[in-house]
Amino acid sequence: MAALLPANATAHDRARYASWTDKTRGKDALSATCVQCEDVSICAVPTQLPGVAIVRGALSRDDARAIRAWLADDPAFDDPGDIARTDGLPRRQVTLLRQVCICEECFTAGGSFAAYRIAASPRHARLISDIVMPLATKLVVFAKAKAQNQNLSLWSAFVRRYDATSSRRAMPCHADMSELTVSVSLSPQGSYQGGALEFEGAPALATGNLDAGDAVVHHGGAIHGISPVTQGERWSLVCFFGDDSRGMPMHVAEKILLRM
Ligand SMILES: O=C(O)CCC(=O)C(=O)O
Ligand SMILES: [Fe+2]
Repeated sequence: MAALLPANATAHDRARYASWTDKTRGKDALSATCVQCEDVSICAVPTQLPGVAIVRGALSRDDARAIRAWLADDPAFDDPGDIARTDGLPRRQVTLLRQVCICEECFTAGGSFAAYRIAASPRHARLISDIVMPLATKLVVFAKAKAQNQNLSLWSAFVRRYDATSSRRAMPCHADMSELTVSVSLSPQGSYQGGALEFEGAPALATGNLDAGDAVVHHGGAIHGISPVTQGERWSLVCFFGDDSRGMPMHVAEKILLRM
């Protein structure tokens, strides 16, 4: 664990990171409450083992570069929001698309969802129409087959930027508010260190092996997180696919039922 943390990691970083990297403690450790911020991880009850797949070249390298260029100076990236609620999330992120329910119940189930903001604007319209939607059209076919669910559609898409110098370099372990997630790497291979997309049960899967445009596809209930970026910056385009006929993702619904 220590090897993945930068020397300047705060005690808070260490506590959060320890809570999800200590795999010897099993799943209970993942639902531990952080002693400092009292935030409870949203990943308490995983219902499926992660099914993880890699799609090479989901996006062209030019498109990946275009997204970075479009958003590099986006003011939304610089707004840290409510720090108490964005704990663990990368400091810089832009939500491009958001169609999921944010009623009180879903919101509570989603936990750190509060950190997400709708940033879609005319500035982003071209990015959405030229890149995100064609990509989603392509990926949804794959997503339907992978999830064995024909009702999937793109629910939200956001661009994340983690950087070694930011106060938020990592993402703690969590499950997604999706049935299926596609996380597209936007950074060229070797342009950053750390920043591995890790799954419980498959910790060796590192995004360091991915080039810009390569995607990782996984079940939304799979427990995963991003280890701290220790050098450079890591960009990703994350697409959440959900089931319109069902609303709340299955793994979240199961989690709520189990708590009752
Ligand atoms: O940045 C990534 O590749 C994945 C981030 C993630 O897990 C999420 O946004 O839910
Ligand atoms: Fe995630």
